[in-house]
Amino acid sequence: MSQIRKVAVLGGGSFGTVIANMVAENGSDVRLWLRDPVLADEINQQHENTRYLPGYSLSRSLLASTSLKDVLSDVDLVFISIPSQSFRQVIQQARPFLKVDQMLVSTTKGIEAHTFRLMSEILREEMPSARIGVLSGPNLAKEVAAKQLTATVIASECAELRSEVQARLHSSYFRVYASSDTYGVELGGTLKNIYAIAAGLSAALGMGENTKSMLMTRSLAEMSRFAVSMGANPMTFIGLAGVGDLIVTCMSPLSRNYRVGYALGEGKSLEEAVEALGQVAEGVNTIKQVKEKASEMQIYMPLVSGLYEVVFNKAPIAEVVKMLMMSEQSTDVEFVLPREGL
Ligand SMILES: NC(=O)C1=CN([C@@H]2O[C@H](COP(=O)(O)OP(=O)(O)OC[C@H]3O[C@@H](n4cnc5c(N)ncnc54)[C@H](OP(=O)(O)O)[C@@H]3O)[C@@H](O)[C@H]2O)C=CC1
Ligand SMILES: O=C(CO)COP(=O)(O)O
Repeated sequence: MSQIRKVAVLGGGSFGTVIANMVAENGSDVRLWLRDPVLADEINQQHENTRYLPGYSLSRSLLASTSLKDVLSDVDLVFISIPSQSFRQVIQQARPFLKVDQMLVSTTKGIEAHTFRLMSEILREEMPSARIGVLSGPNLAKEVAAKQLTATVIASECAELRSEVQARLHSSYFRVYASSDTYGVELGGTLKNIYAIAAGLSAALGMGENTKSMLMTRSLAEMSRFAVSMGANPMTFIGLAGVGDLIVTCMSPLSRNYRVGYALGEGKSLEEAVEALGQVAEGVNTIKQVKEKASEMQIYMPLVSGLYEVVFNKAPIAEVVKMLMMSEQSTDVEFVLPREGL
């Protein structure tokens, strides 16, 4: 049994709360940091997070606090579940209370605007001697909270960190698989949010099952193509953090990214769709970041380009779909028949 005495989770949204609750139910001492004192009191007294996980009771041993100093004092393992746009700022706030070789695990599936940094890269820049990991996979927070059978991936170059995360989170309903491909696992969780928006859009437009299957499969091809160009291992994309997360997010209305796409398909504006959600949908920002990076690196990403036109330039969906369907015939699996081999 490991020697870890204390775990901290930064971010009291849907996923941070679920992670903290699983650690608490496994018997570890866990503190959850959030910035809303009313919600912190509610978690401590009513054992519920009514803002993000209404109706799910939380472990009585889960302690919430708005004090970073208290939450991080003497901890060994820290999970960070803060949306990408505030991630660096929160790490900078937390840094004075962290050990130099702290174990830090990001659960955030996004890209920092303007820098194209993934969260593990931000952690490396801000905490160069820390031991860093990424948790990602098909993990809809509400299903985990409901104890639906679930699996995830912990990716890190540090074997001790991988084992500690497995020990803290593994239970009869939650399996934690290990990987050393931090970048690939993180990229998979991040990129699939783009395609979940496209899937929600196509569902709202009443497209058929063939269409959904084509969309998901071509999304995987596009994700892998991008990942390979960025230096990631394409094999990671056949695992839980790649195709696994793509499937769940493209199929479930519990996904916030899917819901944004669905609202757009119903004719709502992007602003209306995001406001109605009231939670983070990382894919909206990710479309922009990936579109720019793909143009810069000349990576062929027709779905990202088409979705960008629909979401940000209000291009008529029917015209974008026609353009995608009528574009040059392509190859199925590029690693079998390269694009040039057409
Ligand atoms: N929900 C899910 O099913 C899953 C989510 N993820 C990923 O986890 C990350 C977090 O998502 P999730 O928990 O769902 O998001 P939510 O939108 O549910 O919650 C976001 C949380 O971050 C807090 N927050 C935002 N900015 C700051 C800040 N500057 N300082 C302090 N706290 C801040 C919010 O606080 P406040 O309420 O005060 O605004 C809130 O507690 C995302 O990248 C997401 O992709 C990963 C797997 C599954
Ligand atoms: O990443 C998720 C499931 O694995 C959650 O997706 P959303 O952020 O779209 O809700």
